[in-house]
Amino acid sequence: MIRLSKVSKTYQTDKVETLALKDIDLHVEKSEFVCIMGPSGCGKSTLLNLIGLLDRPGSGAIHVAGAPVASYKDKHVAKLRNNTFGFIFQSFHLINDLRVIDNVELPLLYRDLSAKKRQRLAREALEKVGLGARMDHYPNQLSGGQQQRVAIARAIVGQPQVLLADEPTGNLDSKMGQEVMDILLKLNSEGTTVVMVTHDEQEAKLASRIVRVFDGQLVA
Ligand SMILES: Nc1ncnc2c1ncn2[C@@H]1O[C@H](COP(=O)(O)OP(=O)(O)OP(=O)(O)O)[C@@H](O)[C@H]1O
Repeated sequence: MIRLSKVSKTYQTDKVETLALKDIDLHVEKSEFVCIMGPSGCGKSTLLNLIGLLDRPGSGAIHVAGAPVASYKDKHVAKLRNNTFGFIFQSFHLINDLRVIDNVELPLLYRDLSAKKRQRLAREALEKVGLGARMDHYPNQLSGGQQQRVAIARAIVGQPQVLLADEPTGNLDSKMGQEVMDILLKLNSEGTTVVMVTHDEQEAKLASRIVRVFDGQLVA
């Protein structure tokens, strides 16, 4: 599904050059649930951003469903990203001035769909995460766990093949965190590939595979 070959990434700022990832070889198969773990600053978010085509590597190759991304123009990469991936972040990144259903609908605005179809898909995504009754609420009227479930609904509304989650339970207490994990596991059992960054060993044990990063490199 996703293949990284000898991928490296360096960040350049005025004074410092940071080698964030070095020679990463990683293959994520369809329908896997992969957890990425490692100490703070080791390169986990950088790795997730490269997998999700939010950033380009300095060197090496990335293939998504066989497509050689390096040779694609930015516009083509954006289309591939929007059609393939759904993103979930630690801080939910919801828009507080929009109703829950309108937040979930947002990724569909880039697709050629009628307003009616967009609303139907958003409703279905919210029902899938158990929030069918909260569609007309605003994000700040919901608990943190519910807000993260809205963010999951937004991530799945376009029916992506792959969900990328960067510490999705990091801001939640253990009960709400478990609810979010249960939803991710259910989506995975239905065929969605999941790649998740976590610091939590208990959560990682639920994954089909743990990938450990140390100092920008994968360790066995
Ligand atoms: N935009 C950037 N500009 C410069 N350096 C960066 C940038 N993003 C990340 N880095 C550096 O790259 C390295 C890897 O960062 P990254 O965020 O991928 O680590 P992480 O493992 O996700 O950390 P954490 O667990 O603390 O979130 C770090 O040394 C970080 O300071």
